[in-house]
Amino acid sequence: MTEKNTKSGKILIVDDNEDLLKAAKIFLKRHFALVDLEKNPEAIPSLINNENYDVILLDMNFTKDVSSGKEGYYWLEQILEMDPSAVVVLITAYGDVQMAVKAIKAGATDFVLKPWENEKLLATLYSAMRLRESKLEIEDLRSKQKEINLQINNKYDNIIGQSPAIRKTFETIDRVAVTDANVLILGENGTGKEMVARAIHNNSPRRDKVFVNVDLGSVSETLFESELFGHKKGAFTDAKEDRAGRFEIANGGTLFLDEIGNLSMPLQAKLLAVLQNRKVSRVGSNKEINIDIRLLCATNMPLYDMVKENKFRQDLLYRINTIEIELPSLRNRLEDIPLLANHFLDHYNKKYSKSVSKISEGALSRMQKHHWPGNVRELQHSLERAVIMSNSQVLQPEDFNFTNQGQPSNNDAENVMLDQFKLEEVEKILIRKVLKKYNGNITQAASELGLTRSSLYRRLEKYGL
Ligand SMILES: Nc1ncnc2c1ncn2[C@@H]1O[C@H](COP(=O)(O)OP(=O)(O)OP(=O)(O)O)[C@@H](O)[C@H]1O
Repeated sequence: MTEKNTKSGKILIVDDNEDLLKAAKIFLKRHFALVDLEKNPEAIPSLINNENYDVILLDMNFTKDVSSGKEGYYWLEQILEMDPSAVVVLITAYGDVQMAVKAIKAGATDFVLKPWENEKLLATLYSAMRLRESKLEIEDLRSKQKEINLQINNKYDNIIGQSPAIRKTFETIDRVAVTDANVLILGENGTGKEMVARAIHNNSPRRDKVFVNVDLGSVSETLFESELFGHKKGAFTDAKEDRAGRFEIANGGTLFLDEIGNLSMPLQAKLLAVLQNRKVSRVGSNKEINIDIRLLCATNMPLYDMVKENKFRQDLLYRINTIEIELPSLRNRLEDIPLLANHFLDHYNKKYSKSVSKISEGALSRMQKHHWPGNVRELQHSLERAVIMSNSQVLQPEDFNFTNQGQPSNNDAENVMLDQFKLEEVEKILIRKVLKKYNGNITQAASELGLTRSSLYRRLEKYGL
């Protein structure tokens, strides 16, 4: 093995044999930046406190004529307790191999047999150092993840609202977060489903673990398995290297499957199988990996209607909906609009270094008449645009670009919508017409439309009719 040009690595050797210590130091200091020697294991804690060792070479027995290895185990435990990322290589005598194997199970990295060949010792120490580097990297990533989680956690405080409807949501979050139950979050686009999913994670016992978000709406049919379950190198043309899927990455943490209503029937079956077995195998591999995840799902689609129409599997629905949270649309909590609007005003004032001081009463009341098909996201964007564009201190109705989207009030508007062939718009127009025909009688309107009362109600709510 070639000697490194710039020496790195800090090694501590703890052994009661002075000759061995001296010989090791002479050889190892040619290869490592620091080689500390210690005869007395009692000194280990203060040494570890004062120096950041990459590898600790530790003897198994320190008392004369004792060969039980108990002391080695004891000190191994102490070291790992002080630094869970410590890399400890045990020094064992020939014949102690069984003992060393046991020690590896207890957390040691490797062992070297006495008397050792220098080159072999060096190879063991180099690979131990690489392990130390990875361990430190993982530790660093973990602490960053914690920090990110903490920052996102503040988002929980940022779920703005005081209306009874949103308070009910807060209560449900509080109640379900501490459990490990699967949660299905329903609600129109932009109502805050992802925010709620993060809030559940950040208030759960898994808060220090990962939160993995998968937008199923954007995962293509062909890449679904590879994305979610991972793949082995060579499993298909583009599989250039082994890759973990989202399930594996989320292990120990929370997996948030957004837009679950967009999944085709064959993919629903694949997802269900994994959720049932709690095991995944990477594409191209037979090895099964146990999965421990907390599952959160969200959709803006009417899953119950889709089950009736055979577009969504009932068994999958029952697996994901242990607890259900239905987020109110913005038009159903108009009283929250001033609060939300002022929150976004502050946010964008800061972001764009502007000093718009308030939103006029006129603008707020205009906002409360708007239909908000894009819900809070639309409100947020309206405020962003208004803050950027406004020259005045007070935002006026003209600063907002309100369209009457979703509220055609005359035949011309209806025809325009019909000409655009937008199914949702057509549905809205149809429902409005039938309701008018039956003077708002839901039973008669539902029967004419071929819907159950509850699915008509759901649509009325969805479209804010
Ligand atoms: N109650 C709320 N308070 C503050 N901001 C909110 C609230 N609800 C939503 N938002 C903001 O609105 C935007 C959309 O939120 P989010 O992505 O959570 O909605 P969603 O329901 O998951 O949307 P989609 O269905 O389109 O995926 C985000 O920028 C979020 O910060």
